Amino acid sequence: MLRCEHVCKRYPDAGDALVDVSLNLGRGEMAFLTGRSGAGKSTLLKLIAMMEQSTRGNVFLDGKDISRISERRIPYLRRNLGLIFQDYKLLNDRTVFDNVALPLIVSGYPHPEISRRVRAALDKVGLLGKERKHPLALSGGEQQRVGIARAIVNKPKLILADEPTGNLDPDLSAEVMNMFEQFTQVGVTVLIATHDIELINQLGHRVLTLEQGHLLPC
Ligand SMILES: Nc1ncnc2c1ncn2[C@@H]1O[C@H](COP(=O)(O)OP(=O)(O)OP(=O)(O)O)[C@@H](O)[C@H]1O
Repeated sequence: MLRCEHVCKRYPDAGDALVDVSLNLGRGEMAFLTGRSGAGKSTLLKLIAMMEQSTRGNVFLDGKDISRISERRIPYLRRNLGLIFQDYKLLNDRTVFDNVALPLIVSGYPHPEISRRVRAALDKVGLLGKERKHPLALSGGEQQRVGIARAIVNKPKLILADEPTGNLDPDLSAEVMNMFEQFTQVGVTVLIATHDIELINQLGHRVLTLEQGHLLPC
């Protein structure tokens, strides 16, 4: 589902953020991406999310080379991706429904389909009934679940999560991980960048470790 081949990233006026990174994640696989601050985790996620371009090497999503695609094709290919962030990145002046509906509106779905899919996504994360609330009226765990509902509403093949449990207590973190594991049951691939070693050890999935831009052998 996700393949990186000899990926390098050098930011202008900065050193190498990624050096010759190669990896493969299969359909329905869940893996953690870890490493110290500055090791290159966010950079790798940004390359996969088409927010940055690699300096060298190739990234393949579902067999398609996305490393040097035109700006015009990015929104279309991003529909295969669900992105989740530590700080939720919700629009606080919009309702939960509107936040989750956003990717579908951008993709031009008809209104009844949007309504059906948003409700299904909120149901999956246990937030059905909170559609009319605003994010700030929800707990941190609930806000993160809104972010997860927004990430899965397009039925993505790959979920990328950058420190998704960074602001959550251990119980809520476990709940979020449990949700990710459920998505893998239906074939979704999940890559999670995290510093949370305890969580990683508890769950026992594959661990990809970056050190100064290099991927360490497993
Ligand atoms: N836009 C940028 N311009 C220049 N240098 C950058 C940029 N983004 C990241 N870097 C540099 O690239 C390296 C990797 O950064 P990155 O954010 O990918 O690390 P990280 O492992 O995600 O760190 P953290 O855990 O602190 O989020 C760092 O040295 C960082 O300073």
